[in-house]
Amino acid sequence: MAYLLALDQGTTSSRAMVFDAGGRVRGVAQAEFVQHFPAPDRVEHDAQDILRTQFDCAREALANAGIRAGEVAAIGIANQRETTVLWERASGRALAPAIVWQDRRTAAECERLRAQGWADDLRARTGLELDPYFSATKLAWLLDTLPGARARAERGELAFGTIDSWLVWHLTGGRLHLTDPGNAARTLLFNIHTLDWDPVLLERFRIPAPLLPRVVASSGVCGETDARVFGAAIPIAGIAGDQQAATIGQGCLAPGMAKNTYGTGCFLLMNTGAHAVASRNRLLTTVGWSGVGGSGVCYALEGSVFMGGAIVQWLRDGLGIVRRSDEVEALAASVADSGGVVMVPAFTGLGAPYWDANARGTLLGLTRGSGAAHIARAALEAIAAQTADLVEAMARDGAAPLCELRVDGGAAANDLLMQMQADLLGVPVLRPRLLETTAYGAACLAALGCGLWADAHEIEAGWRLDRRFEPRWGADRRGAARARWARAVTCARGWAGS
Ligand SMILES: Nc1ncnc2c1ncn2[C@@H]1O[C@H](COP(=O)(O)OP(=O)(O)O)[C@@H](O)[C@H]1O
Ligand SMILES: O=P(O)(O)OC[C@H](O)CO
Repeated sequence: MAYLLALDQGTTSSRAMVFDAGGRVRGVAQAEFVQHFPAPDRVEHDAQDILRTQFDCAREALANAGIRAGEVAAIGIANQRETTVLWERASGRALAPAIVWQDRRTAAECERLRAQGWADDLRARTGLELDPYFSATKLAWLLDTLPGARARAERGELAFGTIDSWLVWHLTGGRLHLTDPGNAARTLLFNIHTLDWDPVLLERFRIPAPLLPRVVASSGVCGETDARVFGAAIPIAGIAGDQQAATIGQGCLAPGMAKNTYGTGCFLLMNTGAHAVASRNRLLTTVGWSGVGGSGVCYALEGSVFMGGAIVQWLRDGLGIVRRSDEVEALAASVADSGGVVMVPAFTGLGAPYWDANARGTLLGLTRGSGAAHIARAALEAIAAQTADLVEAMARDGAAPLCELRVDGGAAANDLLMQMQADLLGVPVLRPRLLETTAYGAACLAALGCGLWADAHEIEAGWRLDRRFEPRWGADRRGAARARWARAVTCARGWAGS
């Protein structure tokens, strides 16, 4: 029997899962790691923590499955995207903590570049917004801040990578410096039409070309692990950003199909096939993947929301009104409605479709009757409302109306939130039994890439429905809720800049 090892390196935890050739889960391990917030606008990870937790989890998942590394046909990698690591090629040592996708330290630099009138050309080349979310300004910040880094980068002594590249480098004992087009497409340095690093962008962001990884297909054998890492050399046959991997794992392989992941943030991706659809409503155009089942590049329209399940973390760690994330459901369900309380969770600005780095978190409508339960309910409603913003922006972009939304991620376990989502969207929400669709997607890429699976239809065999949430609200109620949310967003916008 051949097995697949999926590495899912997420924002708050590293996960590894072993699947058998039939797509069934055989072993799982997960480890949270420390989030560093050295300043209000900064979010960092220790790059070494990422390696340690990810590789330990992989060993533990293999042990849980009761198999040896030699029985693994291939590894698939899915990773938190945009997070930026700069390391020394000679030692493999990161020169600084990884700058996480949520980090806003380059907001002023983005403003400066916007004032130079670059945003439109940048969007045309990369499909992205000029925003601190993406890697380019984070990398430039490291090169400008670390003594000698820029000169060393020009001499070819340093390597840049998103987390996939960082993992592959260390999985292969420093032999391979690779990424896939989906991850590359999140850097602001990659041209999504030529499918290569763009010399104009490298010059604009002052990024020396010797830093960059080679771009390989998302599915296909691109190398093998150093036998010392897991005890045997294992082919690496899949690489994708975690949201792209989840799109695959949800079986959204046909144009028009969409999934939403409720993790730290919320990420709604709609498959647009071989066409890079340019958004007129500030959604992102991104590469989904390449080489799946022998086909070329598949693009997606994406809406990225910075605070999803992280709002619940804040209720837990910041406000202390729940002890565990899953307690939020009972607390929110203890009241019939939010009592007029509306939360706009713009803690780190607003992502799509607003892209307002100066928006800030806002609680509106508080009265003497408001309590923890109303705030908890408003928090869940805010997650659903942000997702509705994305679906509406996709519809304004001319996408065919959604007939269903497939959901996953940690917060998708929350039945109340999923029901709110169906009510607010007016379409059924479908939750699969396996919520770890990211890891499953990574395993699918690897299975196809190493030839264990003959074609992409095998992916659907692993997707089974857990629960379908039917919308219950009429158009009037939906309209009123959406109008109230829109007024609240107006209040939150621009706050930090005023
Ligand atoms: N029952 C729940 N209700 C709401 N949010 C939840 C629930 N369980 C977990 N979460 C939230 O989901 C997030 C974790 O989801 P996960 O998919 O593991 O995230 P990531 O991949 O971003 O690390 C956390 O932010 C947590 O607060
Ligand atoms: O690790 P997650 O699930 O929070 O996903 C993070 C995204 O890839 C950021 O773009």
